[in-house]
Amino acid sequence: MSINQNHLMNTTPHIHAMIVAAGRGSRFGASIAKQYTKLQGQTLLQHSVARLASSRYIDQCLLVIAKDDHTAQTLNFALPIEYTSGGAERWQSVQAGVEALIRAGAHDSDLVLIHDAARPAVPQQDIDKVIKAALQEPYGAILATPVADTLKQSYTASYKHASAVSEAINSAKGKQHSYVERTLERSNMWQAQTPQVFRLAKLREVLAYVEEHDLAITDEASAFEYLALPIRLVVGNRQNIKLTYPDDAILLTAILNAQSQLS
Ligand SMILES: Nc1ccn([C@@H]2O[C@H](COP(=O)(O)OP(=O)(O)OP(=O)(O)O)[C@@H](O)[C@H]2O)c(=O)n1
Ligand SMILES: C[C@](O)(CO)[C@H](O)COP(=O)(O)O
Repeated sequence: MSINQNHLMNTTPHIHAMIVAAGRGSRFGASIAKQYTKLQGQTLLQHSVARLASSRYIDQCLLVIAKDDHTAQTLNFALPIEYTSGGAERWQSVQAGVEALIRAGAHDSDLVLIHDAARPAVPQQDIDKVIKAALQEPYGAILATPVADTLKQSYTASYKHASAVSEAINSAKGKQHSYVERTLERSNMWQAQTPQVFRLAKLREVLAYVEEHDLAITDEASAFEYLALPIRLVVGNRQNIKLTYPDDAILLTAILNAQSQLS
């Protein structure tokens, strides 16, 4: 049965959850991989698994970890776990995960849910929302938030103003700075989050396209964009931030504390 037939017949495909945790966290800059940073007594990876466990659609999880990871398998998780090794780029880790799911018997029309280990505060309602949306779509759906701030495009230049008088301006001469080029229309701009949920066979196909054409992508929805395949945007929660830079830890700690007081 083709993906579209399955979609039209409204049968319920199996949902395979995958967490990608094979990155290093270079922008975060800690001595350990950032997914093993502890907040509220648990690593980000454990928090992320626990969030997926809170969804009634998910009963096990594939963890994609670095080849030299000796930490994941020493931890306790809220779901039964399978492991596979990731690649150098995020999409290659997802590709390795997809191949592991296929080896384990996943079907073409099943859904694959991909979540970042580094997004431990995703609300359970949002996980369910994006799964429900993907179930109604031929290719998939992702969580995202509409851009909230005024969006500037920049150019880089050195300061060359000939008639500069003040010392401050003189001292800026010759240095490279960013300047405002223009303000972008933001009404149709979104910030992508995870989970991202796709039909397995199509995901495998678009990742093969990325590989073949040597494309650089930062999320799986981008791979579908290259082939003009529509992916639905589902409005997510701004609490679902990713630990990327050191100061994200302050925000994430506050979010996890607030969420645990509410639950
Ligand atoms: N080769 C990679 C790169 C990233 N990831 C995972 O993808 C998620 C989101 O990526 P990002 O924040 O970019 O993580 P890192 O690549 O670890 O961070 P950085 O780019 O700062 O090095 C993380 O959970 C990370 O572990 C992965 O599984 N395999
Ligand atoms: C997948 C992702 O988390 C969506 O926001 C993101 O694209 C990961 O990579 P990035 O380089 O941090 O944007």
